[in-house]
Amino acid sequence: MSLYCGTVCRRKSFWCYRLLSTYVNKTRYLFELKEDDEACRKARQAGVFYLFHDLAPLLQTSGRQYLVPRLSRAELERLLGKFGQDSQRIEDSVLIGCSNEREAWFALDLGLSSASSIHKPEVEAELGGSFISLRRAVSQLSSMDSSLLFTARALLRWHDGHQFCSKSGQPTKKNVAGSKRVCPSNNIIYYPQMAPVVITLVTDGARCLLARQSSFPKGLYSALAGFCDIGESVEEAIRREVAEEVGLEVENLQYSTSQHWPFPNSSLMIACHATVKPGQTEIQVNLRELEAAAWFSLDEVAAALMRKGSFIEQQSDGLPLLLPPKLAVAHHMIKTWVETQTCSSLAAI
Ligand SMILES: NC(=O)c1ccc[n+]([C@@H]2O[C@H](COP(=O)([O-])OP(=O)(O)OC[C@H]3O[C@@H](n4cnc5c(N)ncnc54)[C@H](O)[C@@H]3O)[C@@H](O)[C@H]2O)c1
Ligand SMILES: [Mg+2]
Repeated sequence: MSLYCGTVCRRKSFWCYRLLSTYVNKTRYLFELKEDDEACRKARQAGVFYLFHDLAPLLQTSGRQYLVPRLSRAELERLLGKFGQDSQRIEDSVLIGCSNEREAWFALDLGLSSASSIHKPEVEAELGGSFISLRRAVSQLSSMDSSLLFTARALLRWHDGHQFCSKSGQPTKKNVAGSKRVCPSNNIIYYPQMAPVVITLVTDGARCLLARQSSFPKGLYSALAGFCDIGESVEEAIRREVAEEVGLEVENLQYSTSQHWPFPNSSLMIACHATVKPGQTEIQVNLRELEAAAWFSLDEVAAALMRKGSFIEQQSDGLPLLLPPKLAVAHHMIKTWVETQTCSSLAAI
């Protein structure tokens, strides 16, 4: 049973953790660490650290998968000392989560601050791993690790780009957890930002519409995506993006799921399915946004979903269509569409 005992237990800590479910307990603990600098500093003493260098996480290879090493506070201090860095550097770390047992997890970038950047190859040799671009590594990470590293990358990047107040020009100061920055001269608080992006899988009943940008790897097609404009609802953004990119009008919008996507900046991907208006299937590609767009049959998409291995391996097997990696929300939407189509065609037999 999960109970919240409110103000009665708000003495030493914010909440009486004993009575809460594991999930609520964890959530409340993270909330406390974000709000209370002293509690977060204490948690950081006993916490563990994920290391980055210029936003690339430290990873270790294990077969076809990547493992994500973590350092204890003592190990991190030893490492910093070995490379002539003060343990003060740990102040730059940001809180990215915690375990069920309330072990706090932090991320620290050793490469972003050019004044005190640590030489990458030496750290890699010392720790027996490599700093690998998260985008490149994403298909070889577990979903738990990738979600944690997505958060870490987004937060570290946001802090790096918000060192100064945009009104006063003065340096801003991060709170201990890194959940905000404050300008000491005017008390403006800056919170980490994400841009809402709509991503839509359009169908005409039998086929789905996929598109590619010239920057995509050869053969890769994805669902239509676009940033929401100021003042738009999700529905309006979907209709506009589809019209802008492929010249079609959509209806029957259905929310599917959402995902935080850290490349290149933090986006909140809001995934929806939609159908074209009856009789309207002729695509007119906006070449300023896309290189190509096309309708794909269930068989073509199902065959592409079955393909295994990295992009490079898939490109060499000669089939024309490549789909986004499993961790991308576009992959999830395409898979859901294939499953729904397959079920409805089986039901029709
Ligand atoms: N996770 C996934 O499955 C998945 C799939 C497709 C796209 N995406 C992501 O969705 C995002 C948007 O897709 P898109 O590139 O097709 O968008 P888009 O169609 O809106 O085109 C991008 C252009 O929009 C403009 N723009 C407007 N607001 C912007 C903002 N806040 N930030 C950056 N540019 C802005 C810029 O001119 C930019 O060149 C990309 O960052 C991409 O990485 C994720
Ligand atoms: Mg787009």
